[in-house]
Amino acid sequence: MGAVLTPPTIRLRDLTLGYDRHPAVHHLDGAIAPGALLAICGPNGAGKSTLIKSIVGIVKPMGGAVDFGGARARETIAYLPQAAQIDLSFPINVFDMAAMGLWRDIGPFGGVCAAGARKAHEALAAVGLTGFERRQIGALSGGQTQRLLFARLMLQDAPVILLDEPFSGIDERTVGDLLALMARWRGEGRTIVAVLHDFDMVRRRFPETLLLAREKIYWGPTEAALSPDNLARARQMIEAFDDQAQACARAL
Ligand SMILES: Nc1ncnc2c1ncn2[C@@H]1O[C@H](COP(=O)(O)OP(=O)(O)OP(=O)(O)O)[C@@H](O)[C@H]1O
Repeated sequence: MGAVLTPPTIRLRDLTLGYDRHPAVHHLDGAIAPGALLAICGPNGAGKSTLIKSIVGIVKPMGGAVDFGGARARETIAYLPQAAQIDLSFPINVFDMAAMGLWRDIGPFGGVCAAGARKAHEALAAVGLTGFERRQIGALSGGQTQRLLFARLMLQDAPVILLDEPFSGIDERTVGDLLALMARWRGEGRTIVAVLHDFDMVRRRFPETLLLAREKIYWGPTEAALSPDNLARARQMIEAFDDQAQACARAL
């Protein structure tokens, strides 16, 4: 990977997000500092993916804003969506899929130059996929697919990396390899934000956690965020929530 740009502070200002006027995340304030290693946790339906998508720019705010201090999301963020959202039937091989991470260098219609091809081979080697270059992505296992997506992220070389459930359905060895890659990214000064359900892993690896249940339950040191009281409150919030509620009474 090349030199790392300093990641911007990402500020969430009174952010309200939703679909068809039904809010999914309410009035969220907070800042993700440059170089942060932040976990986003919470029950199913808490709004974690929605929040990540709003930072990427896929979900537009119903109220408030995501602010990168002047930086452009496109040039700042690499995003790993949930595995279920990736179309594995698309006819593309492993090498070409990884090389898509170079699009910022080569543009949407450019070919991969020799230096780009070398970088793509190095990234595939770093995730243990040497020898799989010509294989169609639909013929990979779940763990191999996740390794490939990490290789593509490496090539994007972005200062901010957002990961939505990067380890679901992945075996221990692959998780270990991908965690090592994340540790390397952190050492390079990148900001990493990951949606995770494995609290033990979050406690071991992530110093900071946002516990979300449609609204912020706690944002701070992981041990405090994942206290039994906070986890119980998060569960209650989700159980009590009316999924069909319209925009809340507070002005959006
Ligand atoms: N495209 C969509 N259209 C309408 N509603 C949606 C859409 N995506 C998500 N929602 C709703 O928004 C709420 C938050 O969903 P989101 O996927 O952000 O939760 P999550 O915390 O990531 O959940 P999980 O842990 O189950 O992945 C849910 O009630 C969900 O049904």
